[in-house]
Amino acid sequence: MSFTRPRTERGAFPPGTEHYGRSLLGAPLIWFPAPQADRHSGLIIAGTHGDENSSIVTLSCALRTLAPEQRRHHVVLTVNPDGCQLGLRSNARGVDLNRNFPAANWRAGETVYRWNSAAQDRDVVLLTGEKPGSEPETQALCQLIHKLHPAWVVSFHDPLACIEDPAHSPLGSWLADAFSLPLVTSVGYETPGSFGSWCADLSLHCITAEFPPISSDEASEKYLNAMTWLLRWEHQR
Ligand SMILES: C[C@H](N)C(=O)N[C@H](CCC(=O)O)C(=O)O
Ligand SMILES: N[C@H](CCC[C@H](N)C(=O)O)C(=O)O
Ligand SMILES: [Zn+2]
Repeated sequence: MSFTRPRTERGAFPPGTEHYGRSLLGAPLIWFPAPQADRHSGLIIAGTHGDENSSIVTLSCALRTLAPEQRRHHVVLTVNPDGCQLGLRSNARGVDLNRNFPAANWRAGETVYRWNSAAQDRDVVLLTGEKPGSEPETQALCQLIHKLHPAWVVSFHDPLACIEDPAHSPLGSWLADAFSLPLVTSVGYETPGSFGSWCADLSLHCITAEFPPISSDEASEKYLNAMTWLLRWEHQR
């Protein structure tokens, strides 16, 4: 039995993509249903911040590497396609989607991020949205999750180089080991209105996997195996 497709066939996605909404600028919001879905299936997401490319590319490479029938978990490659197209952390309206989720701790007004890894201060200003869950990309992802009821979610970001799993679960430990990244309980600063905050309100297990600052080219080599195995990760039952 072969788990992977030959490299010559990895240029295009296997069939089976679906849409779960539209972005502000009208781009389709695409998800990849798991062919082997059951009640243990999780959801793997990336590209909440449109300028965090290395995990999007590596997850895309893994989707095209694993034989589709082997995949146990659902995938959203790019939560924020407009941000990807524009090279922005935010969506097209300047809203940081990871401060826009309808969590109890959502905060009105502005939020800040670091220009790049060389910057010490979080001094670049973005918005958190008119109201909790104001953005179409946020609303659509929440609806998809309410429909799928995933057992867990892994949310990829960069460049903080850690696996944040407040629950210190078997999946968190596996990710830390597979990606050779430290397992932590918090990224170390407040993220009101974040995806993880919304998941916590729902008692949905959320792990944030932060790649280090790494090119897509290097990540698609260094992390391809780990990402490919994540797509069929199975809790020892
Ligand atoms: C350096 C990067 N532009 C950035 O802002 N990094 C973090 C957030 C990382 C993330 O959202 O995944 C920051 O320090 O705020
Ligand atoms: N670097 C990410 C950290 C996310 C933390 C995670 N716990 C969440 O709630 O999504 C950010 O600044 O948005
Ligand atoms: Zn991010």
